[in-house]
Amino acid sequence: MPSHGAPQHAAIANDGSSSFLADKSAKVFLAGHKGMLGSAVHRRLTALGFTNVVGRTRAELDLTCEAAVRKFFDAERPRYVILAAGKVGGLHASSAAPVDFMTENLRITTNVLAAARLCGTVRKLLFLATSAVYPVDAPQPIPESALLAGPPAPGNEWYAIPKIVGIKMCQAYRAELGMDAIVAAPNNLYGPREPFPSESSHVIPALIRRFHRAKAAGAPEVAVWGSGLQLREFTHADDAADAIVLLMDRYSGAEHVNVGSGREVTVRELAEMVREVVGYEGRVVWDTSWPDGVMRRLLDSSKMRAMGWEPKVELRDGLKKLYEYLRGSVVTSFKA
Ligand SMILES: NC(=O)C1=CN([C@@H]2O[C@H](COP(=O)(O)OP(=O)(O)OC[C@H]3O[C@@H](n4cnc5c(N)ncnc54)[C@H](OP(=O)(O)O)[C@@H]3O)[C@@H](O)[C@H]2O)C=CC1
Ligand SMILES: C[C@H]1O[C@H](OP(=O)(O)OP(=O)(O)OC[C@H]2O[C@@H](n3cnc4c(=O)[nH]c(N)nc43)[C@H](O)[C@@H]2O)[C@@H](O)[C@@H](O)C1=O
Repeated sequence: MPSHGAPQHAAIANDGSSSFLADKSAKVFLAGHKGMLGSAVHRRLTALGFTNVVGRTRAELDLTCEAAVRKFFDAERPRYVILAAGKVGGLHASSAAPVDFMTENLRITTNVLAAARLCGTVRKLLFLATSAVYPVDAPQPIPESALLAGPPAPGNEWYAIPKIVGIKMCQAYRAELGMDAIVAAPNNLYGPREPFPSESSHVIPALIRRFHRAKAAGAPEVAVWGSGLQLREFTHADDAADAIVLLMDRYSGAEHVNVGSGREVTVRELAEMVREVVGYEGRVVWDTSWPDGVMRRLLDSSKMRAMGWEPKVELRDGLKKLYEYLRGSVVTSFKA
């Protein structure tokens, strides 16, 4: 509820009359619908019978452009918004381009929230944060309450701080304007995505690509970054998409919600799995000139699980499906 003062232009369409899943003909703006997570959400919404999901590629609508975003919202007047667009990349990507990571992600968040407020039709909005928002020394598994208990990992702040701002912006819109703005904070995700993997991808697509190329070239060894001892919790994008739909339907709180499978592996175990899935028979060598990043980042996802969410995709099965998908692609760079 608004805490004080009448906002000049706000008209938050939150009459509480129907749940998300009972409103399948309503217009849903799915920002980032061609991305890895956005396309998984798109598949899920389509399978559930949503008939009016609207998406725009970056070429069609650059969300960093305030005027274009306003115009789009005023024309489309969506009832629901899922904000899965953003500048995203693996460990090295954000430290290599800190200005773009900060500027683009901050602009996308402020533009979409402002336009959603001003168009007056949005009943609910979900923003995607990330586990990278947590302090580098957070307790494990990391509860939602660890947010802002300390600084994020060095090198990760360019990506993490705009995400922290996003969480706080959603809380501000809720507190002052009554907007039902909610936030999901997933851990490392993987799944099919176009365009295809590059050296700046997250670890899973990067390793599939590297092992596949080494196999095709008959290379005797493959280098993997870091010590291999670092732990990560991987969640398939399809499972994360289920969590997002559940949150859209059942959650209306100010606090963000962790989304993690609960299954941790070391990067060494991951690399071995990828090697087996790809069928590469050479050696794995550890290139410690590359950073490990945080050594551990396991989420406490009990809040999400209490809503009935249960991740279904086992890592090895998810890796096999992803490799099949990538091999079936027509992109020559992947086919090596
Ligand atoms: N991948 C992960 O491990 C995790 C992701 N997240 C969050 O989930 C969300 C989705 O991530 P993911 O699916 O992996 O990312 P992807 O990079 O796969 O997808 C992001 C999408 O956003 C679009 N986009 C980027 N910039 C703009 C822009 N200026 N205007 C319009 N569209 C834009 C991209 O379009 P285009 O390709 O045309 O640029 C792309 O479709 C992000 O907010 C990310 O921070 C959170 C935790 C973990
Ligand atoms: C949830 C959060 O996840 C991201 O953080 P990250 O966990 O560091 O992501 P990553 O996939 O790049 O690395 C995972 C681990 O894997 C190791 N590693 C080995 N070899 C390669 C390799 O070849 N490439 C990459 N990228 N990593 C490698 C690497 O050293 C690291 O220890 C954020 O960027 C952000 O996107 C986000 O939201």
